[in-house]
Amino acid sequence: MLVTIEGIDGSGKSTLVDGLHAALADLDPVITREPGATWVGEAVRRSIAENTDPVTECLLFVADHAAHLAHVVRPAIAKGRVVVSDRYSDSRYAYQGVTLEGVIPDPIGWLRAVHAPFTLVPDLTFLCVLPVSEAEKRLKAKREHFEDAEVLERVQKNYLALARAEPERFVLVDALLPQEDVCGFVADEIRRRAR
Ligand SMILES: Nc1ncnc2c1ncn2[C@@H]1O[C@H](COP(=O)(O)OP(=O)(O)O)[C@@H](O)[C@H]1O
Ligand SMILES: Cc1cn([C@H]2C[C@H](O)[C@@H](COP(=O)(O)OP(=O)(O)O)O2)c(=O)[nH]c1=O
Repeated sequence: MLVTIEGIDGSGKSTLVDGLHAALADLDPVITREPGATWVGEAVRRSIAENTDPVTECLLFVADHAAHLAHVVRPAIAKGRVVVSDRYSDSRYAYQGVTLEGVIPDPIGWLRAVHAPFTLVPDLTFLCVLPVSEAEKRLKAKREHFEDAEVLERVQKNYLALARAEPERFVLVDALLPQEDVCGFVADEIRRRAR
């Protein structure tokens, strides 16, 4: 089973995934992330740091996804493991849907077409939702160029549209709840579906 965790910067994804290590220990899940599960992530980090043009940056995120699938996700799924990924393809649709706006026509349609021939669609996607103002408060000093309030508003709008389009795959998570409650809710839901 492939489970993905999505949401804007500061929505609590990394904290949630840390908690899932203990909460799901008996399922022995493979816990992974995008970007950065393979060496391609180093190129992605560099492109973020250097403010590369949006098409180059997008294609590096896509390359990172391809390597992640080939070297981590597909081998684990083939062994019947539960895989939990902190960010995955919906991050491209939500974020690059914004960064490619006005750069290429129909960015999300193009991104879907690029992914379709090789990606593995998640069985279950948790979308951590909270007001952008709260996410900004949480992020404090650690600011990358994506973490601009106006951009995050548009990214979250894209995420919510993706969730509305696939209600059977997406589960919305109230990211304002205390960390323990968020983790407990998500772990219970994964367990229920893994049966
Ligand atoms: N449920 C929560 N309630 C309050 N603060 C939280 C919660 N979850 C995470 N945080 C805090 O918010 C900040 C951002 O969380 P993080 O997990 O790094 O978000 P993300 O990985 O989505 O960017 C961290 O300082 C973290 O301790
Ligand atoms: C995976 C992915 C991340 N991103 C962005 C989201 C983040 O701003 C940045 C780094 O991701 P990440 O390391 O997950 O940051 P955070 O833990 O703060 O959420 O890259 C994309 O724009 N597209 C993508 O496909």
